[in-house]
Amino acid sequence: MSTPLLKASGLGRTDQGRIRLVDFNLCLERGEIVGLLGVNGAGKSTALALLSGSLAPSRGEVQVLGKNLHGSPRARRHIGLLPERAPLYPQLSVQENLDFAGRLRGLRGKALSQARKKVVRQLDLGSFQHRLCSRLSRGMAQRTAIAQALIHEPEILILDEPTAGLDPSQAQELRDLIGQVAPARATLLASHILEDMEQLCGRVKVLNQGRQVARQHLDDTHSIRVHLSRPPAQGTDFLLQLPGISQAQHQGDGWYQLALTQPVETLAPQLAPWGLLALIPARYSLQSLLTENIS
Ligand SMILES: Nc1ncnc2c1ncn2[C@@H]1O[C@H](COP(=O)(O)OP(=O)(O)OP(=O)(O)O)[C@@H](O)[C@H]1O
Repeated sequence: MSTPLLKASGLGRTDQGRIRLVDFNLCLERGEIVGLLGVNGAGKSTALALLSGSLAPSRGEVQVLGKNLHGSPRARRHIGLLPERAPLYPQLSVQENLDFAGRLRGLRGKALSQARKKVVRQLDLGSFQHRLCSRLSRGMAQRTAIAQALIHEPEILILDEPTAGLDPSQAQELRDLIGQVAPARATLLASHILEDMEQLCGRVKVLNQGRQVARQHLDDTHSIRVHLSRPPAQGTDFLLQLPGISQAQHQGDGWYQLALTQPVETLAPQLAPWGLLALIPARYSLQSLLTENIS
């Protein structure tokens, strides 16, 4: 198996006896977008600060491309961070802010102008690049801040609440742009906005009071709905006894929603004797995951 781009093991942070995060584990591969979901104070920002190297852990370790993040300053070069508050200088233009971020990352001269042009194109900032940041809408400011995080072409992109405070159309535009830059790298996204998770993330981890309380694959290959004409029993135990089904929910009239841990092809023959009428991909409901795990 290849080395994950980002790996956290047993990560924790305690301040003045107060737990901010405990025993957090994560493995992030290229092309993946993983979501951290939780209410205010759940520990999302603490997790991102530890994973980006801006906060030292009290326990555990973060590895970036196999190197310990906190023991190797070079490992931080592989990370691009959008913090909760966009780090823009209001009296500088978009272009000047991008150049400043690029210089901090060691870019100079032609390499810097090429890198800036690339992120301006990627984040669709062309018509705004000479505008002062104090005059940007919140959506444009967030785009500029993501461009700053990407200017050195990091392998890992970490985004803290990227769509918070945006109106619905600005939030959608930003999600579309994040979706376009994500395939080349590994992305970690913290948010309490379910649409961010549902549209962008392949899987999510739910945090509550500093602990991971649930995790869930969201992509279609891991969640399906099946329609059975002859279920052998009431309830869902008969389904949970099959290998490869981790969760089952009866939705009425012979319809069941299933969470899978192995490919669907192996499941269909096992359901056939119970009168399998339909088997369709389904997005997992995050709302029910939250309701079940956060009181
Ligand atoms: N600098 C700090 N020192 C001590 N405790 C802190 C500090 N920052 C946050 N905390 C506490 O750590 C816990 C987790 O906070 P964190 O900001 O990581 O949560 P969050 O999920 O990002 O919430 P929000 O969405 O409100 O930012 C909370 O109880 C918070 O009060």
